[in-house]
Amino acid sequence: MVVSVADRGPRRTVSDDQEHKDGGDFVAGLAARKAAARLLAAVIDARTPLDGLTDHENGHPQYKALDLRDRGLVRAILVTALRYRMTITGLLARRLEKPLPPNATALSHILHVAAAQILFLDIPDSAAVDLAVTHAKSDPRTVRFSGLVNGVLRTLARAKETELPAALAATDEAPKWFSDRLKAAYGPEKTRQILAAHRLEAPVDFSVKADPELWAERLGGIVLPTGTIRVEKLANAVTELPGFTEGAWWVQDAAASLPARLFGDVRGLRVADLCAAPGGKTAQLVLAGAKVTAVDTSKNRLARLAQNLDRLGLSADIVQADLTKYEPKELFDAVLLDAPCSSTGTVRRHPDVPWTKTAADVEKLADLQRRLLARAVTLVKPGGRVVFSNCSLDPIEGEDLYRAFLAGTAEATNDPLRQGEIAGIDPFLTSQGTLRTTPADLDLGAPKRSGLDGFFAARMRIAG
Ligand SMILES: C[S@@+](CC[C@H](N)C(=O)[O-])C[C@H]1O[C@@H](n2cnc3c(N)ncnc32)[C@H](O)[C@@H]1O
Repeated sequence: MVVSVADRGPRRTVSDDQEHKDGGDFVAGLAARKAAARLLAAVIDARTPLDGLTDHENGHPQYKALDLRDRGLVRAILVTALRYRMTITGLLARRLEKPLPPNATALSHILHVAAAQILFLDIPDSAAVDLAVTHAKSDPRTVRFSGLVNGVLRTLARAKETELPAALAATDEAPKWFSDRLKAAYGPEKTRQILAAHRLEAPVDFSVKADPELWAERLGGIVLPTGTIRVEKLANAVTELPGFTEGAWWVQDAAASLPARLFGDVRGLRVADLCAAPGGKTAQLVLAGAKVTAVDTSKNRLARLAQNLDRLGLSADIVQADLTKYEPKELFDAVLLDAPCSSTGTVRRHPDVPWTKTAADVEKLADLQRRLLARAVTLVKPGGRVVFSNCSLDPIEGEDLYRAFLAGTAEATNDPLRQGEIAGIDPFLTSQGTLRTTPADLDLGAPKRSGLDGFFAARMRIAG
């Protein structure tokens, strides 16, 4: 199984990389590997989300110092190293006489960065090994292990054809806390399917302003029963695709497009999109004819929301506020709360999530969501509707939270979603009348084309 890194631009050669200066010597590709190991340390040791580290404006300085092709390479290495972390750990462990001491993290990250390239990326083994050895020699924490790095990685490269299939089969790649939570919620078989889906890169979904059939053809995709366009693998960067500049569509997982549709007809209604940034659901609500107030606490994320709406030629009132303190002048006809959550439904796109979050984080985020939901229901007129959603797979943040919330409030009642009410969502409706999707859902015949982000959504009616 080899993952192409060709989308980062033309394959570079050693001479291409002469611009990188490290420790006084020019070493091709070393800066990218050092950045990859540094960022892997931030993810694994400091539990920092990968998206923030690799943000082109606010990311890690070592990442931002790289050119665009090297940034693409670093992301490819990291996504792969995290997606297959357990397989890589197992194969490295076989080659070590004894486990690395817990404080040998720098060495461990160098080995993982190189192993991801050797096992899964189309990078010559010799380049991956040599760069790892040079890297180890350049760091006082690892210099004395450079021989070990060389030996371990060379034998790994030689044995990969024979050992990799069994090593992949021996693990589900999930840290124990995560597979335990999934098994408790979904049972062993569905958990197996979800974790198998997490090993694959997600297809790319687009919400379109109009004419899905036309845009499916132009983008080389298919139209899903929900109206979203799905492209299995992009040939170009999103910004280079037809329709980007004129704002004909935006990237949004098919499951993420469902919550905003649960209101039905919103034409002329005043709708608050609480926790709105970067604005995928705001765009849907505006397009559907609502007068939208987009609220979010994050200035940076609201700037992205404004940029996104601008490109799409859509407008909304944008308010930077902490929802717990937000006091609108007037109550809204409807409110969408797409709450901050553990994001365990997005592991296909964000394989760092199981490594940066813990079971305790899930509980904490559920608590925050409970408070935000309690606030959200107070912002709606009597008889109005609230949709609560998040991209977690965990019932603690979804089904359980919602059931307990309804039991503890007289202000809102469940407004169950009905079969046949909204195009394409019937397979995902629960007996409670809520919506649940997982990466194991939406089988389109080929695993790489199938799946949805994990989402929970529910609709409430405010007492009249
Ligand atoms: C899941 S994301 C929202 C995604 C967005 N609805 C979309 O579809 O593009 C959650 C958002 O909640 C925001 N947030 C977190 N805590 C908040 C709070 N107390 N008040 C308002 N927004 C908050 C975060 O900044 C983040 O943008």
